[in-house]
Amino acid sequence: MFYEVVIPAAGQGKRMKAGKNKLFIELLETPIIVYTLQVFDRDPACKRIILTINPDEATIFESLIKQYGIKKEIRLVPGGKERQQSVFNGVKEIKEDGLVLVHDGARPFIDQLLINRLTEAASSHGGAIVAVPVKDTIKKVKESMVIDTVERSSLWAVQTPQAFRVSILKRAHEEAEKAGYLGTDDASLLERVGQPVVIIEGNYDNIKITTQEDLYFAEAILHKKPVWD
Ligand SMILES: Nc1ccn([C@@H]2O[C@H](COP(=O)(O)OP(=O)(O)OP(=O)(O)O)[C@@H](O)[C@H]2O)c(=O)n1
Ligand SMILES: C[C@](O)(CO)[C@H](O)COP(=O)(O)O
Repeated sequence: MFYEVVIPAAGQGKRMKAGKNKLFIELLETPIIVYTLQVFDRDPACKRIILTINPDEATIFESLIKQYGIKKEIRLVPGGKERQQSVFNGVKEIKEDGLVLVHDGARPFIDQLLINRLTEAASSHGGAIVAVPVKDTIKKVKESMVIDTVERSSLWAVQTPQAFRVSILKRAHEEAEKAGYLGTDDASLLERVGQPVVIIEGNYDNIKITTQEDLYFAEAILHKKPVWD
């Protein structure tokens, strides 16, 4: 199933506290964003990569693309203040009403087979997202006091990629922008306009590199060998 991918990469990495865009941090001597780009560069179903960036970092992205020999067509688009605006800027670049994947630049460990399952699901349902069942007990808390324990059996931790029919995602972003709604993922924008979103069970190692300890987990994932097959 052919698709175009929007990769938001215009964040500042405030929680990482590295003093620079965390996507340029190296894991085993390769920048995080390069791992992410390589997955889509190698996927024959990916027609084009739309990378939303901070224009001040354009020369860094351009030189990484050259240095690591990324061959796929890549369009660099200015990002926005929030992730949602960066994604919307990228989606506006797509003219055909095919499939679009949205995938965080900060999730370098996405699995190719999962992308195939996700695009198939999105072509039948309009929206499909990767998620894993929550393993911890989740509590609602106010001013350090527990208010409630949320029933875990229906909780899923949502990741990217998220795949959509382009026209559905565009409309959901337009409606959200009109209403001043900011979601933490793109599927939430479909949910608020009543569009179905199906879950595809993913992998716990598809982490988003957010804080400093994630760098240790990421290197462990890069070194991992299956214990049981
Ligand atoms: N205005 C923004 C904010 C985020 N992102 C991208 O969205 C992805 C997920 O965001 P997050 O992990 O929150 O990254 P940052 O915004 O960089 O981190 P922080 O919130 O800690 O500043 C990242 O690939 C990030 O570059 C973006 O394109 N535009
Ligand atoms: C979209 C996302 O990856 C789903 O887990 C995540 O919400 C994006 O990161 P943020 O930290 O919420 O901006």
